[in-house]
Amino acid sequence: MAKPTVVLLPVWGAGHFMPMIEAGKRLLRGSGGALSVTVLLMPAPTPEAAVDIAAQVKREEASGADDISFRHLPAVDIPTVHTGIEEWVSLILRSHGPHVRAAIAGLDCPVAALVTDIFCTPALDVAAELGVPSYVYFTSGAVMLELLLYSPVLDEEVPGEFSEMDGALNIPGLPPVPPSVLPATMLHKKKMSTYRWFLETGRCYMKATGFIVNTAAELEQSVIDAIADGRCTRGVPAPTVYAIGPVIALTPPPEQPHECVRWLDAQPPASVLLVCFGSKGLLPPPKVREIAAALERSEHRFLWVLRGPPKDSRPGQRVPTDAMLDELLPEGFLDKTKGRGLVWPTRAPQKDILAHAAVGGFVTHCGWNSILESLWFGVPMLPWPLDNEQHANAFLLVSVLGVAVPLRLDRERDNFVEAAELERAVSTLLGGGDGEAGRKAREKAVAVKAACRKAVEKGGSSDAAFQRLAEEIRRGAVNVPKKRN
Ligand SMILES: O=c1ccn([C@@H]2O[C@H](COP(=O)(O)OP(=O)(O)O[C@H]3O[C@H](CO)[C@@H](O)[C@H](O)[C@H]3O)[C@@H](O)[C@H]2O)c(=O)[nH]1
Repeated sequence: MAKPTVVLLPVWGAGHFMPMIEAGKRLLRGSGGALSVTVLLMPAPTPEAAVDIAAQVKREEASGADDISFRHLPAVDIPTVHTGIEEWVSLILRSHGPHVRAAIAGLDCPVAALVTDIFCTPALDVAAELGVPSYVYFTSGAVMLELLLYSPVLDEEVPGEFSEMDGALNIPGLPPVPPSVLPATMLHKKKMSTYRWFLETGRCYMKATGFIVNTAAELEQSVIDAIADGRCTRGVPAPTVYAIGPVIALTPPPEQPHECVRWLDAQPPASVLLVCFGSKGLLPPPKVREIAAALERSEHRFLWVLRGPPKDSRPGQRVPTDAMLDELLPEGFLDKTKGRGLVWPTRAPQKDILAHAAVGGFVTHCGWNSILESLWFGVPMLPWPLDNEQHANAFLLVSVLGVAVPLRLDRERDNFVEAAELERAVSTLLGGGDGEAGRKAREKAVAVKAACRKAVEKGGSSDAAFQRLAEEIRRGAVNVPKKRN
């Protein structure tokens, strides 16, 4: 009989798709050949994303992992008016529910589990209907998971708007939390559909069999405990948390090192500041100007992945041309910083860069994958969060883990940071400014790197959680009745 399969339902996006595929591959390896993986591909939101997805799928198929197969879900009418990725995905999924159900029921092997992306909550109902164990694969950290689960409680405890609240919030397992670090959707007006979506997602999560979280107990133990003992769900035990991370797709460096890596080879150890704002890090010109001014004045070495202004401001132009770089950057910037700075105008191999001994600090938008990669290589951070749960992630880095130097930003002004503030923080982080704060962050980053690596080693906390999960999934395989197709 065909081996039981784990069905993955990822959403598109660099921070979501690849981490879930990587987790699926680990489940495959961990099952010792007892399982296969079936990835259900939702239609891409844009033609660009469709090309990216096709390339990723081709790469995975070419890598020869026979036990992973990809199936495209049929296209549905993509709504053109929506309030963001959350609503888009839930609209798509609602129309897709029957296709997901049909795809699972049509499999000619037992189904061990349905693992969905954090946004795919309607799929939890499909799993329940088919009697299949369901897991949410959490591509962010346990703090975000806790905020989602705790949001219905917080909503009742705080009668007004979070955006207008003074003081700090008491969130189990965390030091007092300033409301300004809540995820963007929680700061929306309570009557808005996005805010209601957030609360509803937290409630839906309670239907899952478990949460597979890309974190390690060593990073978020107190939060994981608060979820496990029901402190954030009014005493009702939440689904089990499996902290199996850091899950990072590491590939051997290419034979021909990337130009950025070659440039780093010529720099002294721990001397370079990496500035990179993730897969969607397209910054508007005023922010670019502040960064340039800070980098020019700070006199530190830097590698700046500058991916141009937001798409809307220049339709069709995502990669800046030389002319655009000249226009974006202050006059003479490239000449003045020649030798100590490299501006890279398109996607860069961030992991290979963070792995390089010359990198001493990272200005990051605090996407969870970037954070894990930085921790994995022991690089201290300057958090410049922009959106989603990134402010809460920054709070974890500064106030819980101590691996980052705080950067004062103005959330009211679209997370604006003044050049002088960035310059101060850079010199603190790389040395030369407030020596003590920078030294502490650097030391902590080294300690957390060791903890992360230990967690995934045989017998480590994440390895043990992964073994428990793999065993539970193996035991959970069910034959989905065809008549429910
Ligand atoms: O030039 C670049 C830019 C990015 N990356 C990689 O792209 C990924 C980016 O992932 P992440 O840091 O998580 O950023 P986003 O793609 O912006 O992440 C989305 O998904 C994350 C996980 O759910 C959330 O934490 C974020 O808020 C959300 O924006 C990382 O692996 C980076 O190494 C590169 O390799 N080169």
